[in-house]
Amino acid sequence: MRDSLESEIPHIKFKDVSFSYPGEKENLIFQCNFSIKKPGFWMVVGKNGSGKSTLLKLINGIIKPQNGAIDSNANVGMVFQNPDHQILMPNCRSELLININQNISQNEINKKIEYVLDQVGMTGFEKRPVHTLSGGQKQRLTIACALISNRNFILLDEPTALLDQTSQLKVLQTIKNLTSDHIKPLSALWITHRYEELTYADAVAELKNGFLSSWQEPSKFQYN
Ligand SMILES: Nc1ncnc2c1ncn2[C@@H]1O[C@H](COP(=O)(O)OP(=O)(O)OP(=O)(O)O)[C@@H](O)[C@H]1O
Repeated sequence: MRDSLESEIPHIKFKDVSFSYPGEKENLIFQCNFSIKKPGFWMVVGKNGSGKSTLLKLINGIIKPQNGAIDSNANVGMVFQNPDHQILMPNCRSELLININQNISQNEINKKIEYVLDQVGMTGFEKRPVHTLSGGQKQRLTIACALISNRNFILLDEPTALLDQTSQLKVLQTIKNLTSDHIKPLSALWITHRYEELTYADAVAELKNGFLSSWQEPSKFQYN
């Protein structure tokens, strides 16, 4: 099952990437260089409006840079701040089903559903109506959807912003477990404002003045 979820190590590389929205004179992202070459829990911080969500949109190809190049072999999935904006179906199974983009047998589908629910700590939730889930469970369901759709790189845009502390810690721990799996670790790029979340990261960088700082260990990172 693990092998069918991913077959090669994903990477992302920005080379002198610049981007501005139409009508804007100044580049929001300016000559930005960074790379993520191995699985792990990568976190980006930055002030409101610094371009963090824009950076994720560049990575997943929703928008294209005016200058520079983005090299990536990652199969990226997106987890948004508010799971209610992302979940479409009435229960966990049906939501997972619409995210399976392969032609596979019923038996394989059932195995995959069981596997991804287990990965996010929601074993036995298959038949649960979405409206009975807590905020943290909904957010973990969106992560399960990203996994079942064969993503090997998950982009998370402030996924704990609407959650209480208990749910926040569960979602953080879910990503920590998936990114530190010994056999098939996931790659995750997590945007946050919450300083206390940085301790979960393998590496942290700040987006400032259109540029991403170099990656640092959380214990050495200083937020300017
Ligand atoms: N589609 C768009 N067209 C024009 N301007 C945009 C568009 N999307 C975002 N912007 C502007 O780009 C700037 C950066 O937005 P972005 O959402 O990337 O920042 P952010 O760092 O994620 O902010 P926050 O922390 O508040 O979520 C903001 O000034 C925003 O108004």
